[in-house]
Amino acid sequence: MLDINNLQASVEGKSILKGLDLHVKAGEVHAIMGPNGSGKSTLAQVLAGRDAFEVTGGSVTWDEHDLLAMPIEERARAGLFLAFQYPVEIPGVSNAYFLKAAVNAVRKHRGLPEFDAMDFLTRVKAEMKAVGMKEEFLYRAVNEGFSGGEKKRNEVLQMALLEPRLAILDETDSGLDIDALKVVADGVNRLRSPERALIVITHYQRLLDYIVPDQVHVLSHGRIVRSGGRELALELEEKGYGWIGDSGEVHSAPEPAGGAQ
Ligand SMILES: Nc1ncnc2c1ncn2[C@@H]1O[C@H](COP(=O)(O)OP(=O)(O)OP(=O)(O)O)[C@@H](O)[C@H]1O
Repeated sequence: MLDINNLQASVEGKSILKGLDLHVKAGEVHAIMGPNGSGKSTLAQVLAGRDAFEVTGGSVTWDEHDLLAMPIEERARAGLFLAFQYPVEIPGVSNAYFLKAAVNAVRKHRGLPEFDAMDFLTRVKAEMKAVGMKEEFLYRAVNEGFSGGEKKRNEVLQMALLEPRLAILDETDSGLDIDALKVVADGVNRLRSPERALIVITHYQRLLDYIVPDQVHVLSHGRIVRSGGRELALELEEKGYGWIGDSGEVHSAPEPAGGAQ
């Protein structure tokens, strides 16, 4: 579904992504881990189409389309969703208005009838219950004055309502208490389906106790340097990142039995 080949991107003239390869099939959940500043959020923003980042090389194919050639709003309408690391506040725009407009734009693109006010309220209230949000949040301005955890729940609410084909969660678990962490994980798990792919950027293997990924990748200095299963996250938790070199080589491999020097 998503094929990223040799992706290179820079911001303010600084090269961040330096030949990144990633292949995600429909139905899969991939976790991306990696040291601070390695380029995880940059990857998410480049896929979402934020223009602060300049793509300087490589290709991204999404459902046989050239993703990089698609304008940002077309990516969103076609079902790409990014849950922000730092969700933005939109003063003066109520959460209800924003969510209804976003959901209906996507439904229209999919050839589905738009929700009227009643249908939308029924739907949104059910999803809010699932993510543990009180109804009053519908009538507040988007994210304005929300606590860190409330903002992240609101991201999961948006994701659930928009039913994306490709969802990217950029550290949606950071700063969450254990109940909110489970809400995020439940939100992801409820979305798992054969037509959908999810990319979860996280620093904490604990999240992966609840969302069991098909693959775990380590992003370092702008490239995926190691990939593996769930056990890779456990290994990272135990050893940190220092043992993986820039080309994915293992720096301090255990000595072979017999101890040859
Ligand atoms: N607008 C910008 N201007 C200058 N440098 C930037 C900008 N945005 C990102 N960078 C730099 O790009 C590099 C990669 O940042 P990015 O946010 O992608 O890392 P990350 O892997 O998500 O890190 P973290 O785990 O800390 O969230 C960092 O060195 C960061 O300072």
